[in-house]
Amino acid sequence: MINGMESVEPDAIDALVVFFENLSNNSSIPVPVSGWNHSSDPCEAKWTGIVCHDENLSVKSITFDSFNLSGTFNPSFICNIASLATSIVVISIKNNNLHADNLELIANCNQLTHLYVSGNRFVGNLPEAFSRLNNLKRLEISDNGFSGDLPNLPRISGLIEFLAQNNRLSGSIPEFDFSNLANFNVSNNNFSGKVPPGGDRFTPASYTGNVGLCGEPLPNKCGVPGDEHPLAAQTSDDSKKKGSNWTEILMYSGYALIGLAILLLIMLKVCKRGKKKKEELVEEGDDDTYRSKDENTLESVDFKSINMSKSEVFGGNSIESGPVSSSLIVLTSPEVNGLKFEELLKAPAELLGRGKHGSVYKVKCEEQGMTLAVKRIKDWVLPSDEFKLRMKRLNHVKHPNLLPVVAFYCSRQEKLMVYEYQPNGSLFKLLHGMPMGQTFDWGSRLGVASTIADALAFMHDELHLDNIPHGNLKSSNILLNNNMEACISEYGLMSVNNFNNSPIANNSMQFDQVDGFRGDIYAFGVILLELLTGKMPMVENNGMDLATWVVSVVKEEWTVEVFDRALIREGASEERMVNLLQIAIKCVDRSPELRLSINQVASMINNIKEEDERSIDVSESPFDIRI
Ligand SMILES: Nc1ncnc2c1ncn2[C@@H]1O[C@H](COP(=O)(O)OP(=O)(O)OP(=O)(O)O)[C@@H](O)[C@H]1O
Repeated sequence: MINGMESVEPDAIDALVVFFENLSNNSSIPVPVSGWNHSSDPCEAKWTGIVCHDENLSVKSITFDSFNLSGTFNPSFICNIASLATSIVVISIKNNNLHADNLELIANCNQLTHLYVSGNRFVGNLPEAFSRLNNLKRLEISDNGFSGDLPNLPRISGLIEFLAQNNRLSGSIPEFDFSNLANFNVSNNNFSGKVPPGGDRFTPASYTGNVGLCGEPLPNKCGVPGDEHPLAAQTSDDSKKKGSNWTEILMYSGYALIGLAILLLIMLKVCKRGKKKKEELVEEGDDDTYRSKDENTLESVDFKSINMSKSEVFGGNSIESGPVSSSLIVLTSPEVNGLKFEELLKAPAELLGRGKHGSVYKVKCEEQGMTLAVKRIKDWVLPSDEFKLRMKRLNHVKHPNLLPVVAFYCSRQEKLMVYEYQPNGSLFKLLHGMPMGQTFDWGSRLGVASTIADALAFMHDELHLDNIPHGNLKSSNILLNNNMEACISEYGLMSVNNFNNSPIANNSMQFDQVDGFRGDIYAFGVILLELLTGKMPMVENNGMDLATWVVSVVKEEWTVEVFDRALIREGASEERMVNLLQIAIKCVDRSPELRLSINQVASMINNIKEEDERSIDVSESPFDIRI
């Protein structure tokens, strides 16, 4: 007992020691492990891998990720001891070489909110007992050898993450409440049948590698002869036999009829559209203005003015290969190597949006099997040579949360940037365009804030001497990649003159002596305010922009008023929200020199995040966290 607080009971200490002996199997553990003996207290002596609840010194989490452990994970040792079973909320043993024993007894640890066992050698069925872990929020079982049907995991109503890729799981995917899930991946298994309703909220990457799976978002439709994978028919045979053949024949004939009707309708529409387009062309003449039809090609909608000979391709030249001619687009990504400019112009293109500094098109390049986003920059005043030098410099600075430019085109008339298309949209969309009933939880918002701060800090460090800030940082330029991780896009596209005209410059007032880096800090502060308030940056609040409004409310000591109601409802820590708000306010200070540096910002946010992770509240209702 210390300071009048309970310490861990002796039987729990004994159980933990045996649990660890089984995990380690006397293997050589690269990192020194302290504690894990019968003579010390896990909380007082701070055993490696153990975090305790502050209030009563009981074990809260056990973490042994990447410890090269090659023994057995046997939850019975800890989950059969009441004091441990009721206190442990996190078990993380990712990336070891562990086998599992008595896995079903994990159900006794029913306070678990986070269970991470990915990257081990677990085999056999995932026990039905997992579905009784009704406080679970995040479950990661990927990269193991699990097989057979999944248990009834959808009954865990608070689950926000399920990662099970790279196993041998089979049967159908259970009907999860996908609107609750933030992360979901069952790729590279043996699942079959139809993706359940709502599953198309995730990209095909969450489902690929399951030969028997069909339906949205996968390209192969269910029940369409020749489209469904032959193995799908085979694997679903057993269950089909159980049903009545007649019902199925009727059902499929129904599908076929509906399909035929839809096909006819589409054909009718296409004919009409073709006719209309012809009429429009006659009316409009052949000018070079933008025609923002939804589905088109770059050549037809946007780039007729590009002055370039057809022999000028952009596959063979690398940015490293010395001086480039003014009209060449230079590729830097092996995936799109060989793509010709001509092909890019002819590929189906769709206007994604038009910003202050240009338009972005989604372009499908069938041959490369890639979807690209092409940005045409408007009114770029930086001379072409300088633009190329900048692209060359940017090409050398890589960060996992920075979306790289895969190609660019630069002539006197045109500047085009080519990126990989990110199917999960932008942070702006996530914050301000969520369907009703879905929210973006505090932990995820904090995660995005720290990811972006870290990436921006890295970029500022790398590019300070080159004087290349982002220059146009905003939530629509933060894109979510396939793993739903935030990535900064369009870094360094703005020239100083463009930057002077940008909303950031206008809002931050003090840009006569432009310091783009401090402008980025201001812009990042606005993103933090969007995350905290859920409000759009330029939406007027009593005639004020977001930063001015927040500062004025906080001055009146109505701080709580600014927070997004969804965060309050979720029960996010007010203390940590206020801490983040204080950082944001220091970022949007009107005097650039009073703003924090990005390194300070990143480390402060990371502290808040760590504190938040440490304080996973056992009593938190599973219904509270939603994304
Ligand atoms: N690589 C990409 N993948 C998917 N969507 C993208 C990509 N790049 C941009 N977008 C989306 O395209 C839309 C238009 O982008 P654009 O950059 O023109 O708009 P903006 O950021 O509001 O304006 P600007 O950058 O000109 O100030 C935005 O919704 C943006 O999120």
